[in-house]
Amino acid sequence: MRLRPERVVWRLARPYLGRLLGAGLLAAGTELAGLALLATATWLLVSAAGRPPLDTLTVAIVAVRALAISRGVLRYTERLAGHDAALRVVTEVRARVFAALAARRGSAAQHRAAQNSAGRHSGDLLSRLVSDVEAVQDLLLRVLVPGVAAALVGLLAVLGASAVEPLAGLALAGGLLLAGVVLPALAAMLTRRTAARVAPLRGALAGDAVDLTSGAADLAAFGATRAALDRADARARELAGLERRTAALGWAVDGLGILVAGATSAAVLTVALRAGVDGVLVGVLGVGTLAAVEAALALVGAARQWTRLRTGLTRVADLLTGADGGPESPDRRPPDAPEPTVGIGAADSEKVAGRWHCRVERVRLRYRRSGPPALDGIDLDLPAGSRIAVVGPSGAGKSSLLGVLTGMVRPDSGRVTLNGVDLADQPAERLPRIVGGLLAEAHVFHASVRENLLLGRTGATEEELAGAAGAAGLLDWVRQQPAGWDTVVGEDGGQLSGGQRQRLLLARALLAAPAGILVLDEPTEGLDPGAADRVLASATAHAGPDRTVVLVTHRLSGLDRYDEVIVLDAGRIAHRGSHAELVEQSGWYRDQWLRQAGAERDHLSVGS
Ligand SMILES: Nc1ncnc2c1ncn2[C@@H]1O[C@H](COP(=O)(O)OP(=O)(O)OP(=O)(O)O)[C@@H](O)[C@H]1O
Repeated sequence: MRLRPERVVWRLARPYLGRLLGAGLLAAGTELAGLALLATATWLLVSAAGRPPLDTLTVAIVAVRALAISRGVLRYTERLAGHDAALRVVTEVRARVFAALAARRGSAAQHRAAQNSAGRHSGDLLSRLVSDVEAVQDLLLRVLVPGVAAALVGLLAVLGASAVEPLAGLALAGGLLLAGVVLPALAAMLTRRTAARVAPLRGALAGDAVDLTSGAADLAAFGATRAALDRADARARELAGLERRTAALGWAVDGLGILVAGATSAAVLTVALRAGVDGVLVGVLGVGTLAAVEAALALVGAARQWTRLRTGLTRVADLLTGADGGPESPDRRPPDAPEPTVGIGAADSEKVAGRWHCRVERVRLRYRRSGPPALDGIDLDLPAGSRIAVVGPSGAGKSSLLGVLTGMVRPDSGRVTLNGVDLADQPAERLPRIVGGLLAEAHVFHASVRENLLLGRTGATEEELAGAAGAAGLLDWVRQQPAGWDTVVGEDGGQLSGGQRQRLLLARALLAAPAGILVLDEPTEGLDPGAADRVLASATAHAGPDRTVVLVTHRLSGLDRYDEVIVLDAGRIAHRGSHAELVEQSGWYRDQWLRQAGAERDHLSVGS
């Protein structure tokens, strides 16, 4: 059964009710001291003109001092008592929340499925719960205690005013009802309405920011940057508009509050004057009314706070009462979970047809003027449909070469031509259709599998989607997921294993495969040797006969199917030839090949 979150907090707070009530009374005392201070000071100012007896004046002056001091002391003790009570309740809630979480650790698989569907990390879940528990503290200190204080002050102020003139008490009661009930209800309604839209928008915008920065290279590679920026812009504009409207409505409610205070004071004064109340007392009534309504207006802020806290409170209450059904069921997405951020309509429509002959001519690249060259005079000839593997030790320049080939990195000298035309002269939006693929440090977007795959080709059919996922070895996993293609993969694929993440990236590159040259930077990284061989073979086959494939890899198995293997070392081509030729020559390739073959034999013998 689902209980209202406030009832759950109430039950937990019951043992500390005495302390909370004490804090409420102290808060009321503070407000009353403030009210009495104003009333006494007003009396003093107004009656001083009539030269009252000195002892009366002295009493009033002492009262003003005493009230001013007691107001500060009361405020201090109220804060101490309130925090003491609230922190005791929070300690209790926190212990119970962690106990409830610990009790659920058993169903790890379920958790994973739930997290997949909800699009959250367990770390997110935990940090969110920590702040949710703090909502309990805010509920007690910023809603309950001021609420008790405002009710008490209001009641006593009405009684006081009624004692002077019953009709003035009635006018004050009316004003207090408006300030302490109607306006807070209005503020809560407006806050609820906008909070429901602002929270998911803010979450989605944060996702956009991560994707636009971490995924900048991928967006550029797939020609989707403009579309992604436009989406983020539109979202930011919507959020700004919404926040502007919320702020304007908030000011309007606050303005109404001031209007109510003034109108109530005017009404009380009119009634008192008509009833012939003594002039000094009329002044005291007027100022006292302003102070009492102001205390009631504190409830407008409390109502806003309460509305904002409700989502967190509901989560805590659901966890404690088990109303969330344990780890969330797969089809539930939290109301404020960011919307998937991809679906970025890249310009996939323009297909660049034809066969592309690529040449790399005397390319040199240096990242820092004083540093060593990353590429040092590279020459390559890549006829359409050729299969080239680039290998070499770490830092040899392999990824830099792919960067130059895809136009991401501009060489210091030399050039890359595509069918004889300098790559630099290709229109930026056309280049990704000719050359591209899987680059190093590719970004997985916080979106569904489908949206991640469609990044480079929004118009792909289900068969094409399945074809690319199949070639990357991802299809079986997708079919096993309860949400299938709509499974959300988390921030940068945080809810995928390393292998699944890599297969997803490869599938995306294959689906968006450009017409001319498909570059694959370590496509099988993180896969076990058997899977790596299968995936590499199917991915290469998927490219078809007309497309050139340039593969960067540390793993040398399977390169016998490649036309040429380029061995880079310190930015230069150290060796080149077929796999068979290179294993015959002494050098890095042969050593590496023997080492890897030996390691795999050992691996197999240990495994068998
Ligand atoms: N953005 C960069 N800024 C400065 N230096 C860079 C940058 N990228 C690469 N380098 C340097 O250029 C050289 C070649 O790097 P590159 O990443 O191309 O090598 P790699 O063969 O792909 O290495 P690995 O196999 O480790 O990925 C390295 O010395 C590297 O430190």
